[in-house]
Amino acid sequence: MASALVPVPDTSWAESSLEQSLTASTASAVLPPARSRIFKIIVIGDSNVGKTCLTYRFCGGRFPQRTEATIGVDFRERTEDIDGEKIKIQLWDTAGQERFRKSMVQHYYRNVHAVVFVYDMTNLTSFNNLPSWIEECRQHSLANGIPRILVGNKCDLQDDIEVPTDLAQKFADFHSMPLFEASAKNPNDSDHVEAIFMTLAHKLKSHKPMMVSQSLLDTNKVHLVHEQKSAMTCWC
Ligand SMILES: Nc1nc2c(ncn2[C@@H]2O[C@H](COP(=O)(O)OP(=O)(O)OP(=O)(O)O)[C@@H](O)[C@H]2O)c(=O)[nH]1
Repeated sequence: MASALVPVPDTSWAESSLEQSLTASTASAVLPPARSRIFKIIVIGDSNVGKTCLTYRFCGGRFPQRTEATIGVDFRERTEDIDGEKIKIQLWDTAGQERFRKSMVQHYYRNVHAVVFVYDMTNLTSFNNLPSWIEECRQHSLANGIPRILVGNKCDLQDDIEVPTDLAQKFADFHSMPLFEASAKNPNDSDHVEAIFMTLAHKLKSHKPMMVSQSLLDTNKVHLVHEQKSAMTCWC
């Protein structure tokens, strides 16, 4: 979906978390404060590989009828309750076209918890360009320390496949990334898209990512606390 969107953090959920924490604190001194966490996942790859459709499928629950080239970054999110904890999964859908990446600012690369590299299984060029996307991430200090996954999209177009699975798997192994082949379009594969992002969220949750809301008992404000993650190498 086209638009250069500047994400505005929605803190309403954090406020309700604060309320819960305050209620909990009066109800029982032994209960730990309610926590919520945000995971910022950046989705990157050539234009037209289906980044917008994948993020839309996960956050919007369907395949968009029509998409336009993304300008800068689009931002989608979904909140899930994972093991009793509120997890907000933010997907940052970046522009694949060079001219539209100019409006991406350094800020977008900050506090990223995971990177999803996407190629189009029916377009060998999009696969061959992956090293330049990996390099771009490296230049923005998104190196091997954070989880990275590789997604081959459009697996529904079986007759047009140009990137064989074994080739993609070798590339993924070389870069220590898990590989997923998926389709944002085919409803039968939508569970797979769901599973990819939920798996990533579970993996992030089991580590120590950014912790966002804490109950603050003596002020009415919710502070955003950014904890530095401990280095993660590979989670596959
Ligand atoms: N058959 C099929 N088509 C898809 C799939 N995902 C996306 N498409 C189509 O591929 C085209 C590009 O999809 P987008 O999601 O806009 O691609 P993008 O990577 O976000 O492109 P940029 O915004 O330019 O970076 C659109 O025509 C989609 O309908 C898929 O899983 N299967």
